Formats: sequence, C-alpha cells, structure tokens
Amino acid sequence: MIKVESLEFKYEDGTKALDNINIDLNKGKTIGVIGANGSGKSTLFLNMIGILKPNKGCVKYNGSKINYNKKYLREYRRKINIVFQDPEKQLFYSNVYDDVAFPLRNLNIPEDEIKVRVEAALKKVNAYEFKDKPVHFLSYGQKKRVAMAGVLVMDSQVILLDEPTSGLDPHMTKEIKNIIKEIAMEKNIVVSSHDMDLIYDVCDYIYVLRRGQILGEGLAEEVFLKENLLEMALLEKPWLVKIHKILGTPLFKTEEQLFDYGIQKHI
Ligand SMILES: Nc1ncnc2c1ncn2[C@@H]1O[C@H](COP(=O)(O)OP(=O)(O)OP(=O)(O)O)[C@@H](O)[C@H]1O
Repeated sequence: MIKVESLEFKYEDGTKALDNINIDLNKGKTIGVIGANGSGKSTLFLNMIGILKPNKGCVKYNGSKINYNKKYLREYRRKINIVFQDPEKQLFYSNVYDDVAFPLRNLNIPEDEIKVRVEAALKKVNAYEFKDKPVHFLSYGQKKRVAMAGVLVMDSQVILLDEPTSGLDPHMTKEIKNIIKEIAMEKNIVVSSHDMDLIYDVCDYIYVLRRGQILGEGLAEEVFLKENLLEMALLEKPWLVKIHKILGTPLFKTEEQLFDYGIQKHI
C-alpha cells in the first residue's frame, strides 16, 4: 500500500506546494484530502502517482520507494490510478467505448476480454447507454463518468479522485457519491474535494491540508468536530455535523441514519 514520507515538493518557479507531508493509505479504505484552494491537494495527488517527483522525502509502494523510470511507472500506474478534476485531461476524443478501451488495447489484451471489462466499467458509472457516442458530444457530467470508467477498467488497487463532483449538479453529485461507495467495496480510494458533505459521507479517514502542510488528520467523525482545525483550514462543517452541534442529536454519518432516527423518534 502507498505511504508518503516527509515529502516536500517545489514547483520550478520556487513555490513550495508541499512541505513535510506524511500520509498512510492503510489508515482508511476511503481517505479524504481536504483543504482550501491552493492548499496542495492536486500537487499531492500528482506526487503520489509519480507524475511529479518530490524534492525531499518519498512515496513508497508496499514498503519500497517508487522509481521514476518509464518501465516502473507503467507498472505502478496499473496499481494506482487517478481521475483528474478536469475530464478533458483524461479523454482522447474518440467514441466512449474506444476511449475506455484504449489503455487495455495498449496492453494488447484480447478484444473479447476488453469488451467484458469496458462494458462492466461503463455500467458501474451509469455510462453504458452512451457507449457509442463521440466523447465530444457528452455533457460535462457524462465526461466525468466516462473518465472514471477509463480508470476503473484498469482494475487498479488504488484510485485517486481529484474533485470528483466539481461542476456537477446535485443529482449527479449524489450519483457520483453512490459510485464512489460502490467502488470502495473493492478498492482503496483517495478523494479530494471542497464538498465537505461528500467527504464526510464517503471517507473514513481524513487529512487536512493548509498551505502545503498537514494541519490535522483523523477519523471523519473526529476531524469534523474540531472547530479550530476547520477554522484554520478555512473549511465548513458537513451539514450532518452542524445538526449534531445545533440540535444535540447523535452524530450521524449519513442522511439515511438521521432519517431513521427521526422516524423512530416520531413513532
Ligand atoms: N505549475 C505550477 N507552477 C507553480 N505553482 C503551482 C503550479 N501548480 C500549482 N501551483 C501552486 O502550488 C500550490 C498548490 O496548488 P494545488 O493546485 O496543488 O492546490 P489545490 O489544493 O489542489 O487547489 P484547488 O483546491 O484550487 O484545486 C498553490 O500555491 C499553487 O499556486
């Protein structure tokens, strides 16, 4: 599994985007990385996947430092994969099926196996119905789901989701939330988002970033009760935590749990 140890990363213009970052993906099944704009979330993901190389410290996979030669990275990215915030960065602009099949064809996998895997990935993200459409005709939300399918098809062990719901309407946000929960049954996921309700709902362990440093970490239920930590990181509480604080109800992790509690109270 992946560990980030004492990692520092500076961009070419001298911006120190990450400083002394320590992250252990063993701490949760779905890990949240939260922080205000510019706190370093995307830079961290790019370091974890080996697109950027740290100036100090390292990223470890199964106890060994990752290597940056092409051969190693090709293998590494079969285990750990990223869905970028902007789906345009991920799609190649053929039709949806070919786009999702592309990485498998690159690995010379037989077409009948590709068909099974591509169709399964598209079904998982509810994109099967537009599998024959050209990618450039899709809506933004549809592109986001196809980009997710393109990563799911690889069968990786860890998936990094950078802002998976940015730019999506509430219905699509809910759909992505359910997809994340389903994927999390089989894989380790790391999610970065400004949507604290999403993070609180899907993540079990959270890292809080501020200006490139880890300001705090812990279980979701603990981190979101730390008022000072959230204030310093310029973050909001999830609505379920607000209700707990204001009404004194138990702290629920999902809205379904709150509704069940409400129903029982009124019976
Ligand atoms: N290519 C680059 N060159 C120089 N500085 C950069 C570059 N990309 C990002 N930065 C800087 O690195 C810091 C971290 O940026 P990053 O994009 O990782 O933050 P983020 O938490 O993902 O932000 P957001 O929530 O807005 O997506 C910021 O100060 C940003 O200005």
